[in-house]
Amino acid sequence: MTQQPAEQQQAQQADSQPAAEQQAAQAQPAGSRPAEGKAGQQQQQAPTQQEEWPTQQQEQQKQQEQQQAQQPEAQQAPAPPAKRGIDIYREFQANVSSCFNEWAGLECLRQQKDWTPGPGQYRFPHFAIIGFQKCATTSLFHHLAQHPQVLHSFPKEPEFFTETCNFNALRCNRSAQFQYMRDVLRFVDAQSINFTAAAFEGSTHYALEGRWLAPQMAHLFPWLRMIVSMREPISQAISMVFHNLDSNRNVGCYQRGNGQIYRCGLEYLEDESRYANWLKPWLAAYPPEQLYLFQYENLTATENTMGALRDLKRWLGVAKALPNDELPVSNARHQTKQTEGWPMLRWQYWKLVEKARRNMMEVVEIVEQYGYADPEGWVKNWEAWWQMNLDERCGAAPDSECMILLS
Ligand SMILES: Nc1ncnc2c1ncn2[C@@H]1O[C@H](COP(=O)(O)OS(=O)(=O)O)[C@@H](OP(=O)(O)O)[C@H]1O
Repeated sequence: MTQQPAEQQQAQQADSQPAAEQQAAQAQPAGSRPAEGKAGQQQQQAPTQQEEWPTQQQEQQKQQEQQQAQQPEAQQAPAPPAKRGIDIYREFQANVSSCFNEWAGLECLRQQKDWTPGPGQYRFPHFAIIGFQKCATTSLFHHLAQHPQVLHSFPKEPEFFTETCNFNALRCNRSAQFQYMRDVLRFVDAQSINFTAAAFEGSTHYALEGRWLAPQMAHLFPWLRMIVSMREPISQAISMVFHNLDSNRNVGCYQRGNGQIYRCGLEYLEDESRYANWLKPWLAAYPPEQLYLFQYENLTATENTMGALRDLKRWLGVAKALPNDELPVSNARHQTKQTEGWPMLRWQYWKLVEKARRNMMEVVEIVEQYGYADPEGWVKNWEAWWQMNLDERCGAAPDSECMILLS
């Protein structure tokens, strides 16, 4: 047997929660506990085992006592013996394993909603990074993939529900469903460790497809936790265009704008970078505590990364200090290419800022309503970025040149 490093064992003992999945599902209301990240970016938290969660046995015993108290003495039947943690663990393992065949499909996995994971077990899959594109999702994927209590998909972005199933996951053919379980989500690997790792995938197109996809996924995986990263909208829009141009894709807005980024900025800000519109169907299909919304700029600012990552891992129900506190830089362009910035006129940037500000206020309303983060901190981060570009990267006159930097 391989020996775990002492630090890893310690962190797992301290942080991994028995029935981590169960506990996570009962996340406390926002503000109930201070988060570790920057004060301005707090997220809902699930308490650790050592804090206020009763153990499974305590909960069962309490339920039995309550039932007995409600019955007249004569009718009281002897209570069945409470299930031990190890029995729940084995039962969950056996039940989930029964879904691993070509005929069972994802509907079989759906039954997990009625099955209780044992100590340290997670439902399969446990979570997904669903968006948005160009918001450091690859870096986050790689960070989480190294975690000993996490099992990453192959590939990062299978786009199973969108591309493989052709927009109808519920009718997707059985062999494709089986392949998704086996090859993408790595069922056999999860089973070999008795479902004690949180399986996930990271298809960033899912976020944009919530209108049809969210109800289907909520039907199949109602327990699923979803991670959503959002970047300052002008930067996200330009980064998307940059990405498409680099991949030799035909970027219509770029052609229409005669090779100027301004036109694309306008079009994206009305569509893909209007995050709130895309979030609403997810919030309609899933309880808000199953979504984790955060700001890219908070995650990627060096001084906040450790806290932001720990908050997220705590919410996922995995040891927060593992595998480390570092976010790699994956899939990067803006630090190495076009470092001189993107040319446009001041009035044009100002117009983009107005649209981006509207998009921001729509997001902030959601952030505030569901207590995902501190709305003021959110506004401050993006406003500061716009101001920096206006003050330091543009001339003063409305038609003076700017060289816009991405966040
Ligand atoms: N740690 C860290 N710090 C700062 N910025 C970071 C970091 N990790 C990723 N990034 C930036 O995130 C952009 C890539 O995002 P994604 O991986 O989500 O892109 S993709 O949608 O999967 O293609 C990409 O942005 P652009 O450079 O503008 O393209 C990366 O530079």
